[in-house]
This record gives sequence, structure tokens and C-alpha cells, in this order.
Amino acid sequence: MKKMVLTALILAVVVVALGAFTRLTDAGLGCPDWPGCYGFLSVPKQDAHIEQAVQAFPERPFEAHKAWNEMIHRYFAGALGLLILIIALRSLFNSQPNRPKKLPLVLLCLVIFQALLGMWTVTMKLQPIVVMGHLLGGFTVLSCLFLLYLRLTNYRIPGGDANLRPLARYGVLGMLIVIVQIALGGWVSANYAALACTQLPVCEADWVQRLDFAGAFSIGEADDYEFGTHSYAERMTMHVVHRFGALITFLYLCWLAIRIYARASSALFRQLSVILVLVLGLQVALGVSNVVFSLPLWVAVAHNIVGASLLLVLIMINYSLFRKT
Ligand code: HEM
Repeated sequence: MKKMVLTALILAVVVVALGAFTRLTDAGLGCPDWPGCYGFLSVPKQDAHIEQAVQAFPERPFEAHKAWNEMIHRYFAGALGLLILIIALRSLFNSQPNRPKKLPLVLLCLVIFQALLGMWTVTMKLQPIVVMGHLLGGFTVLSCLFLLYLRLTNYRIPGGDANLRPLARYGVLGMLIVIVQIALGGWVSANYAALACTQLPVCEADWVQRLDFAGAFSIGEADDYEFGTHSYAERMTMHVVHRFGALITFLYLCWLAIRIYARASSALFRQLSVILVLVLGLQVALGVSNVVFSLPLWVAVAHNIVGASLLLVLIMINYSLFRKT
């Protein structure tokens, strides 16, 4: 069972990365229908099928490479869904004591909802709330799989770490801050606001006068949301909020890591606080590189995956802080 959960966890990382790749190559509508592609089970290859596809969806020109990006993401996501179904069924019929039963079922519900979000992403033409929700849903499935893996692992914190108990609530706050920061990043990405600010440390000279918080977090009505519907000022505001969020996240997590390191009586927590600072530093460096190098594809995909890794590190810290020794 543990091996199966580990396989699902690795597969979930691949699915999240493929999702980011699909979004960042503007292939979210590479197949304008769901679950098939232009009415076929796979990407149409024969000339006659392509002709049929073009006639069925005249508003969406057929681009094979975008269609493949989208379908590969769907195939991997489908495989993950099946694996989670098997895990849920096996845990339901497992008679061993102390085996998690609720979490695998929660995971199954989550992955079904995530598939629906994937469908709405296509049918609602990249509506930003749905795109951001789909990103958060992917991170939630990944986090729950990681939690399930931790729960199937028997590890002890040598000597216990009663010293760190008072820090548990600060650990939870750290995790909530990271979740908000991830959602803000998802909002920037879903609204194509990555290149709205090209200067460092904040934005172009008159950014303060242009701030428009109400507009930045509103959803306009459109038939198609591809490439965004917000004005420059609204996109700039989203971007600025994500950068200030990054500052708060950075300062808070550094403080948390130092507090944990200073109080820890076990090597595990010292290692975890070092890993936290390293992953955080890498994430900030990737974020700054997104801006400096004008969003190179691989940097943007890495910023997504390292963001997910930061969340997993915080889950591990919280799990260990709350765990009875
Ligand atoms: C401190 C922790 C940070 C976290 C957890 C975080 C997380 C995220 C996430 C999850 C996304 C969405 C990625 C996607 O949709 O694939 C994102 C997007 C973005 N972030 Fe961050 N970020 C952080 C810091 C920064 C910093 C410091 C900067 C720049 C100074 C930055 C710039 C960006 C940009 C430009 C995007 C949009 C990229 C795109 O369109 O895909 N981030 N961030």
C-alpha cells in the first residue's frame, strides 16, 4: 500500500508539472472539448480526421502540439485518478488496525472534483477562478497524498520534541500563509499578469498611482478568457500583491525556521528547518528569474513545482510538530 501511495505521489508531481506546462504553453484550450479532443479519443492525426475537427470547431484552429500537451496531461491525470480509486478501495477493505480509511476516500472525492474543474477549465474557456481552483485542487491532491504517505510511515522523533510544541500554531500559520501566496501566484498566472511588472524590486515608476485592488480581484464577463480580460492596472496590482505576499512569506518562514532550529532537540527538526530555508530561497530566486528573464517556460514550470514542494515541507513540519512522540 505504501509503495502504491508513493507511486501516486510521484505521478501527482508529474501531473502538476504537466498542468503548469500546458497552461504556460497556452495549450489549456488545445482541445476545445472534454474528455475527448475535437470529438476524438486522442489527438486527430489523419488528414480526414483533422478536416472533420476543423469543421466541428471552426472557432478554434487545430494546433497539434497544443492538443498533445493537453491530452498528455489528461492521460496522466486519468492514470492518477485510477490509482487513487484503487488506493481508496484497498484501504476501505483493509482490516489492519490503525490504517487510514477516511483520507483515501477524501482523496477520491478530491480527484473527482479536480477532474470536474479540469472539464470546466475547458468548457468555461479558461475562466480565471476555475483555472486557479484547478491549480489549488492539484496542490491539494498532492498534499493529501503526501499526508497519506506520512501516515503510512512509522517514524519516531528520537527523544521527542516537547520543546517545539508551543511552535505548532506558528507552523499552521506558516502553512496558511504559503497557501494564500500560492493562490495569489495562481491568480497572477491565470490572468496572464506575469509580465505586468518588469522592474525590481516592485514595479514600473508610477505603480502606486495605478493600484486597483477591486479590479484586480474581480471577474469580468467574457466569452473566452484566454490571454486575460483585465486592464494593465489590474494585472499590475495582482502582480504587486503577489510580490508583497512573497516578502511576507519569506520573512515569516525565515523567522519560523530560525525558531524551530534554535529550539529543536532532535536532528529531524533541524534538518527540516534548513530544508525549509533552502526551498524558500530557491522559490524566491525562481520568482525573481521569472521577472528578470521574462518568464522562460522552464523557470515558470519550476516555480510551480518548487511552490508545491514548499507546501509539502510545511506539511511535513506541521505533521511532525503535532505528532505525539
Ligand atoms: C515566496 C514564495 C512564493 C511562492 C510560494 C510562489 C508561488 C507561485 C505560484 C504557485 C505561482 C503559479 C504558477 C503557475 O500557475 O504555474 C506563481 C506565479 C508567479 N510568481 Fe510566484 N511565488 C513566490 C514568490 C515569488 C516572487 C518573489 C516573485 C517575483 C519577484 C514571483 C513571481 C511570480 C510570477 C511572475 C508568477 C506568474 C508566472 C506564470 O504566469 O506562470 N513569485 N507563484
